Amino acid sequence: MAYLEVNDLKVHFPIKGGILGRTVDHVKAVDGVSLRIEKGMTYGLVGESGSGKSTTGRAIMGLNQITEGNIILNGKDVTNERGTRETFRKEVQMIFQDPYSSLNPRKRVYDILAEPLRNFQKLSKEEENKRIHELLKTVGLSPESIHKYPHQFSGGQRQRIGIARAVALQPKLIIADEPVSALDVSVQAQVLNFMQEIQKEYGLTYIFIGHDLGVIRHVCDRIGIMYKGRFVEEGNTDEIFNNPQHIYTKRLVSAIPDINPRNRQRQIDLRAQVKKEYEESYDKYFDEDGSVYPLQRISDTHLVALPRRGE
Ligand SMILES: Nc1ncnc2c1ncn2[C@@H]1O[C@H](COP(=O)(O)OP(=O)(O)OP(=O)(O)O)[C@@H](O)[C@H]1O
Repeated sequence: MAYLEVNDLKVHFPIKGGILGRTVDHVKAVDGVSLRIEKGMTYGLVGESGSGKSTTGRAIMGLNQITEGNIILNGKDVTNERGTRETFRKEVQMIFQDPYSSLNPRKRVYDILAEPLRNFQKLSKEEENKRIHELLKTVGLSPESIHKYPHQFSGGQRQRIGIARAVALQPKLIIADEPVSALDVSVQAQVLNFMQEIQKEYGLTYIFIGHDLGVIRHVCDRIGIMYKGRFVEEGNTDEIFNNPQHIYTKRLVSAIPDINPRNRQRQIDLRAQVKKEYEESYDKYFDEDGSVYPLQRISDTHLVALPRRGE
């Protein structure tokens, strides 16, 4: 049994129009996403801006309403209790992209970290103080940090505070929505390594949302590539990076910068070749309205959105 199952998730946002503000149409932000996540693994949601990654994460977390589909956690259907039930809120936490706006600028670090504890655990003042110092130690910040405000820290340190807040209740699943995208490249590696350390220490499962394929390849065991609210391809990270099957995935993979300058020309050629292939075979990979086909299993661990034979 998988730790988390998402079955045919759909999140459609109404578009209001006309004088009376009636619903005139819907944005199909997520339109039929299914995935399975084993305990302790890191699952990546990848795709260009607007493809529906954040909405998928927010829907699992209970921050967006679900139009259709269900979410099973530990074998239990939690679709209707996400975001409300205490057990769910303790088990699943989120880390956000922007460590500048996700921390309340008017609160000191002590109160930022005390908030989840006060909401969900009845600790004495002494226990609370001890726990907050432990959390700071876990994320590598000094004890004096408790008196400071978020603006007195660097971006990387702020993200550590965000992570400390997320792990305060000892969750099992963390949905990390572009957790390093707002950070300098040099700081990104530190925060990623640190996230991997606490993953081991706490036995955490991650859903990692990102668009930087280099980062995704480094941290994820399995990935789902999103395009217009659906998966284009899904499978083990190495399998997809080494052997992408969908033309859209091939394009993404060929765009990853090769750090070795000697490979530069080869990469330019590859990109040109994939771009040509993309244009020539677009009709084979996309439906008439530009949407992708349902996923088909091509091996035990690899699914691709290709038209069924004969279509
Ligand atoms: N609350 C909302 N109301 C209406 N439309 C929304 C809402 N939230 C998201 N959308 C739309 O849903 C689509 C998917 O957005 P989403 O933020 O999930 O994409 P994303 O892949 O995470 O993009 P990014 O990388 O830019 O964050 C977009 O077209 C977006 O405009």
